[in-house]
Amino acid sequence: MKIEPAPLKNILLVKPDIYKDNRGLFLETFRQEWLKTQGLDYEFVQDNLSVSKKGVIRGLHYQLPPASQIKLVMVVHGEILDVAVDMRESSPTFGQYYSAVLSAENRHMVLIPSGFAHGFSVLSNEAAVYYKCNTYYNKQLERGVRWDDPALNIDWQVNEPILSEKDRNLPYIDDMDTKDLF
Ligand SMILES: Cc1cn([C@H]2C[C@H](O)[C@@H](COP(=O)(O)OP(=O)(O)O[C@H]3O[C@@H](C)C(=O)[C@@H](O)[C@H]3O)O2)c(=O)[nH]c1=O
Repeated sequence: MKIEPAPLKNILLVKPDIYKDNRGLFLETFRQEWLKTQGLDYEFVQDNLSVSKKGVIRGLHYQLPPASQIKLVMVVHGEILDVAVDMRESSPTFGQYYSAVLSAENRHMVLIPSGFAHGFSVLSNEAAVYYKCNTYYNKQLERGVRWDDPALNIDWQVNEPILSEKDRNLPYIDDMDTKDLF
């Protein structure tokens, strides 16, 4: 297992060891001690699975403190472009994004710290995304920013995006109130 820092501070790219044999393959998807090797000390309390068709964009979502979430994202079927946007107003990389292709082929995972909005687009016919969170879902503290915000300028690599009604109506980052940022 390799854990690599991403170009945006605090985001980690996890590349698990994959053991292949005549039956198929095996990999460890999470070990608590991985976090400790990075000086991180928290526990995941909720796991989520979403299944989406090609062209779907989910995001960009985050929860405010005290429900802010750290997420470990992996793909169990298909391929996505996973995206994390720095929503920390005082950060030198505020408004910048990191993206990585996660797939059932490469088995890479992204560890998204608190303070980042998260989203993904589906590049394959279907994708199943499985992710761990260190705090529970909290609808009241849920916030989001528009996937097509020109200030973010994200290349989602999809032609005809499919979005939820909620995500189509999210605000642009420049219109957001400071209290809705980190
Ligand atoms: C996220 C979430 C949703 N729900 C419910 C609310 C709603 O009825 C239904 C679908 O919710 P959403 O449309 O918000 O699902 P979705 O758009 O997939 O939301 C997710 O997007 C990705 C990008 C993330 O990073 C996640 O944290 C989460 O925000 O599921 C839960 O019960 N628990 C949860 O943790």
